[in-house]
Amino acid sequence: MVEIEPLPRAVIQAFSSQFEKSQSRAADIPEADLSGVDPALTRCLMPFQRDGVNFAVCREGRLLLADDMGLGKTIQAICIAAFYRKEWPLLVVTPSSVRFTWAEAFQRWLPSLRPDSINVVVKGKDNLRSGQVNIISYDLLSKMDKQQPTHPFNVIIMDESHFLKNMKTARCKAALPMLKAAKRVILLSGTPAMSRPSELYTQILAVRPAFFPRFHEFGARYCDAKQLHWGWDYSGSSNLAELKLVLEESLMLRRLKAEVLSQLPAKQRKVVTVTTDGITARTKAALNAAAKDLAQGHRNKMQEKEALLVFFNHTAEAKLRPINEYILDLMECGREKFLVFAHHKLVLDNVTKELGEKGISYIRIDGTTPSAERQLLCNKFQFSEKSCVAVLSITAANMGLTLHSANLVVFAELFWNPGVLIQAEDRVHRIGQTSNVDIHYLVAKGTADDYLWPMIQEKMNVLGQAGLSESNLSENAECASFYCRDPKQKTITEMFQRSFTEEDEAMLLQAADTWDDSETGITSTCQGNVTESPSKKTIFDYFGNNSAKRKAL
Ligand SMILES: Nc1ncnc2c1ncn2[C@@H]1O[C@H](COP(=O)(O)OP(=O)(O)OP(=O)(O)O)[C@@H](O)[C@H]1O
Repeated sequence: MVEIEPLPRAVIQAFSSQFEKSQSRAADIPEADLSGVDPALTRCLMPFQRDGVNFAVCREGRLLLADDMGLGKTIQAICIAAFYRKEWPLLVVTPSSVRFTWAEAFQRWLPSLRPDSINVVVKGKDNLRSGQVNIISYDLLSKMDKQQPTHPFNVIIMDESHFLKNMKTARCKAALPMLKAAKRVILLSGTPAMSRPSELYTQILAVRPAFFPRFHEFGARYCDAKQLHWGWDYSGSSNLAELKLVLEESLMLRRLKAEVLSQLPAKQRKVVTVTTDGITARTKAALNAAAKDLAQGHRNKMQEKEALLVFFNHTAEAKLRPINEYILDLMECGREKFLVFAHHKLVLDNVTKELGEKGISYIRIDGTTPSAERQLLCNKFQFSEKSCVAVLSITAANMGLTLHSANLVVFAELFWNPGVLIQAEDRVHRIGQTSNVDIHYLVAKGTADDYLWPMIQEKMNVLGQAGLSESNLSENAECASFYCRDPKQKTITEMFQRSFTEEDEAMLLQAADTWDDSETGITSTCQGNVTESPSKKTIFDYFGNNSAKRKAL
């Protein structure tokens, strides 16, 4: 006897439109009217991104946008949310390390939005609803129970929505009721499920609460549920082809890089704005003093250089925590192999310590790595099948290494010479690379990065105009608002450019290598091409000696 079970309601709902019509799905999706959205955004949408917005509007603003990493889920989400702007305030929930990157993206893509209407929630006692756009991290959201609004948010973006995969977590418990009450739910994730279908359940529930109101129904059909002596086991998978059809037909849009490669630039650069909140009072004071010292002007070239290096060194210290946080978030988002470039030994040490403590495999190449070992380390990275991070010195590992089994490069620190940055990027962007590559620059406000970043852009533009750089950073990167915000900045930028000329670079690296900050008691060491450190001396001594030598020449 054959027993025939009825199809689940979700399957019938998903295909009801198809039962009625016979056209293909793509042809069913009408063009959304985006005339109410800022042209600064709509005119930049790539064709597949425009299709994504059409899909979302056709699904009445409820979807899981599961495009591959780096395909521009942010611009699409902002456009979809802006289409429903009359229903704002908007809530954006993100991993903590990218809260400020989202704020920058709103400023960039929606210039009609006043900057003071963007509210980044940083403390539990901050108001969650004081802006038109309110941005909060998952973890903080779960601590804000008391502030659960009486008026729910109508429009919600959940970035990296696989953070909700476990129903039992505090983040999920805090988010689900809000999502249930919202009219528009825009979930973003390049990896909605990393290992099993059960991880998709909460995301489906958030977008289509009526599909599988109870987990068991979903688990029985798609998770190969088995009753064991201790209860049900939902860790398996079943009916996957049907699950794929249900997802694609009614709630999820996923495009892979390979499908849209022709529309993408070969290198997709992005600026990740990190925050140095939580640094010690001493580091903060040192940063402020360095910034002030740098801004005051009327100094000779030698003192300027000293001030710049001091600021750069304190910046490294201030960025330690956000760098580690960002790397761990990337791993949680399914990025398994990538390169992390940094300049200071302090940063390289901190990253490798954290990876070691978390049991994550890594290789490290810096100025002290013998040449014979470099190739072995590269091979280990290239052929490693599990996750592996290559932690590399910007100045000592930017040339001659092939690491193209990865397609993501993270610059934990900036460097004043864009030629060196491009060379470092090209460790993955080289013959043999089959994908486009993502480059993430971590930039911290209130640090030397505020000055280094525009300087890099400016130099890059000059190279571009001379046909020496394949792309223009300021066009591609999410950073326009960084440029020239501070009226003093231009002068300082110029000063950086004047100061860090090619001929000075080796000298500067060596100076930083031997820098000893006697005031703060911090010894900061750079990993340049210089492998031997002479005995400690101050930068001033160093420059003093060199300038004397140069004069003598
Ligand atoms: N249409 C566009 N015009 C200009 N820049 C774009 C466009 N689409 C995306 N970008 C840029 O590409 C970079 C990657 O975009 P984004 O961070 O949104 O990707 P993502 O899909 O969210 O990636 P991930 O899953 O890794 O977070 C960003 O710097 C973004 O500004």
